[in-house]
Amino acid sequence: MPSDEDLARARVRADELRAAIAHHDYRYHVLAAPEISDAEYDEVVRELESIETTYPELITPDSPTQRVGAPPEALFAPVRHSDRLLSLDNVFDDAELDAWYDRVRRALGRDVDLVTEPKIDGVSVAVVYEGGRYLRGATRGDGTVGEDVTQNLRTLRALPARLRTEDPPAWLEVRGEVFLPIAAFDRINEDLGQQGKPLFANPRNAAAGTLRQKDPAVTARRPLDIYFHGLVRIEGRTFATHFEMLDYLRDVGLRVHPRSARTPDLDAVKAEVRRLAEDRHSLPHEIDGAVVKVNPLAAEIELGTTAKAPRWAVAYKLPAEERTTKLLDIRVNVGRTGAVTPFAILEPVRVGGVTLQMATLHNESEIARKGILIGDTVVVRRAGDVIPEVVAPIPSVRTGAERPFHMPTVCPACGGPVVRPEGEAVARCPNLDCPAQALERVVHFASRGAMDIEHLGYATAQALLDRGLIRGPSDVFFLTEADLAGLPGYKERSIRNLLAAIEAAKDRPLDRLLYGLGIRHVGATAARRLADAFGSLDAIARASVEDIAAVEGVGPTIGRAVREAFDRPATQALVEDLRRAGVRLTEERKGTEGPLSGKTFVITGTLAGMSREAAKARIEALGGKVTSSVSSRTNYLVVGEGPGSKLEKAEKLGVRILDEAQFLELLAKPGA
Ligand SMILES: NC(=O)c1ccc[n+]([C@@H]2O[C@H](COP(=O)([O-])OP(=O)(O)OC[C@H]3O[C@@H](n4cnc5c(N)ncnc54)[C@H](O)[C@@H]3O)[C@@H](O)[C@H]2O)c1
Ligand SMILES: [Zn+2]
Repeated sequence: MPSDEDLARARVRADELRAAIAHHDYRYHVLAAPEISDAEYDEVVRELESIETTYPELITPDSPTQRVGAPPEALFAPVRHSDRLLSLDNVFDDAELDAWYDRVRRALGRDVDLVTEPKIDGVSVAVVYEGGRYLRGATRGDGTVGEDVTQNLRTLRALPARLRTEDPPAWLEVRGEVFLPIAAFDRINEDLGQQGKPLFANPRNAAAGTLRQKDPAVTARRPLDIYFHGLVRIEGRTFATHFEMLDYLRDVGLRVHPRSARTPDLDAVKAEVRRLAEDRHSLPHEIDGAVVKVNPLAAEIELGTTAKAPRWAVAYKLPAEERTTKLLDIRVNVGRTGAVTPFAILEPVRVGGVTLQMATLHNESEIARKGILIGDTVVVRRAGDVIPEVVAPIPSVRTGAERPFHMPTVCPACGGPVVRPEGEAVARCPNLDCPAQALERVVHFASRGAMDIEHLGYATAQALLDRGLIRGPSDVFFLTEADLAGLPGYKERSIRNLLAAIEAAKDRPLDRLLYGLGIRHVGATAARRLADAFGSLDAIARASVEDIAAVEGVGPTIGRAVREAFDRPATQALVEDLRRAGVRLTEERKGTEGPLSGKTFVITGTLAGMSREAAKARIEALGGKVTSSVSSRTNYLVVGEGPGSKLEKAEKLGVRILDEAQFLELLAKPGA
């Protein structure tokens, strides 16, 4: 039994939470400038909900758990919706979804089929067509009364002025979600930053801010878009199911999200939610989950609504990708080309399943453009594989103790001066012997897209540099077993693996070697073009700026950078080292004569001891050929862990099959 004292404490806390929620609702719904992330806001609401569950006597009719959104501003004329526009209840995992469906089934006394739609992270609106003509559009507001945004909505190309039908309903009021494509959001924030204005925290806030512009001309310049997903009221027509209604909307020219799917049962719903989660970052707009709705409209009516949300639908929220946290400090990192790039040290924060402590800030101008100060509360974002970034500061919660960032004037790695050439965004340490650059150069040289030396990552490269075993990329080829024996964590097997990987790297294609040298402006594509055009590293090293710039798809910037690089004695010494080490410096790949000449290999599955690239290089170095599909001309199929259908095919064709051990044996004694 909770005591009176507990109750009193709960009341105080509930009041605190309600005040906080009211504040955040205003910042979010009215100003479109939230101070906390949605996930943090949801946590505050959940705390209040749990107090109200324990102490139902504390529930008030105006509690944020009982109502929708926020009342409209006086800025726009009020519009009363034909029916209440509700919010949605949330579930966060399969178990909570199961519990929701259980309640639905118990209330109905039967199973129902469902519809699963992307939950577009945008702004809810209701749009009215009277006699087939666009009459008005309004925001959701508090669900009963919204704001008249008719003029601004008119600027949306996706919103037709007339319905495409001979027989329009006298009244059609539909719910839609207005959103900004992510690309447009990035552009808008870039513009705002350039003008020194505060940035939007995310595309949703940008859409809200844009939709509620007083000047429709501003709205028109920003490509707002809309999808329709629900009915408020229609006259003279009924539908049997939600899906049928969506089809109707589509027919009369109102866009419905193409990913709206019929999902006959809960398993199908879960599969669809997984697919949406996987595709989350390939959609042009943000989604924050899926919305699951019962399909038969009779069931919808039977289930009804609570004060805040329908019982016949639920939002399945995906993990949040944004959080707010404190930016504790800004430090700099020196890259392989000497670029000095700032990054943020964050108060640790969980985003997308990992704890973030750092995020990229790109360059000094970007910090200025975003208006970020050290000590700011900032929105950080980590989406999929993308490097975590600081999206925007939240100026409204500054304390006055924040201070601007200044690029250091000396390199933190070598103590030399940092320079920022006029007109360039990036500051650099021009010292070619700078240890930070050496580390980045070696790691880049060994990276996948370059020489692909497995096992040679940051930790190993740093250890080798620290011990003076290498000073740059080419030294790697002269490492011996004895050198590696002293490295922390290196045992017999790992030493062998690393040496084998280094050996294999000697035969990489010329473009990968060139790319691996890390010459400014020479990315993988430019390297490919130069390798094709010149055929050898020596020819490239001799070429004039004009010769290089004349190559298709390569310009004078690359020409100058390449010339400059090969004019440096350090680069020339590096090339000589590579030659001495026996690294291939020419394009020629075919025609290597060797004990495996005339033999064709196919590799399937994952090899434990080497990458596929490494295996291929070893075979080619011995004169063999590697192809991607098994045919009657294939001599050997090399089979690693988890082979595909190739194994079956090879067996059928009687191709010789080698496991990894047999393959290594063949490489060691190819003549036998
Ligand atoms: N950061 C903050 O300070 C702050 C403040 C207030 C609210 N919020 C956020 O807003 C949310 C509450 O807003 P809400 O009431 O709009 O709830 P909601 O965004 O969680 O879900 C309801 C909304 O989803 C939208 N929606 C998108 N696709 C849909 C579809 N296919 N079918 C049906 N609806 C679809 C509708 O507009 C509907 O109104 C909170 O969860 C919180 O994350 C954040
Ligand atoms: Zn330096």
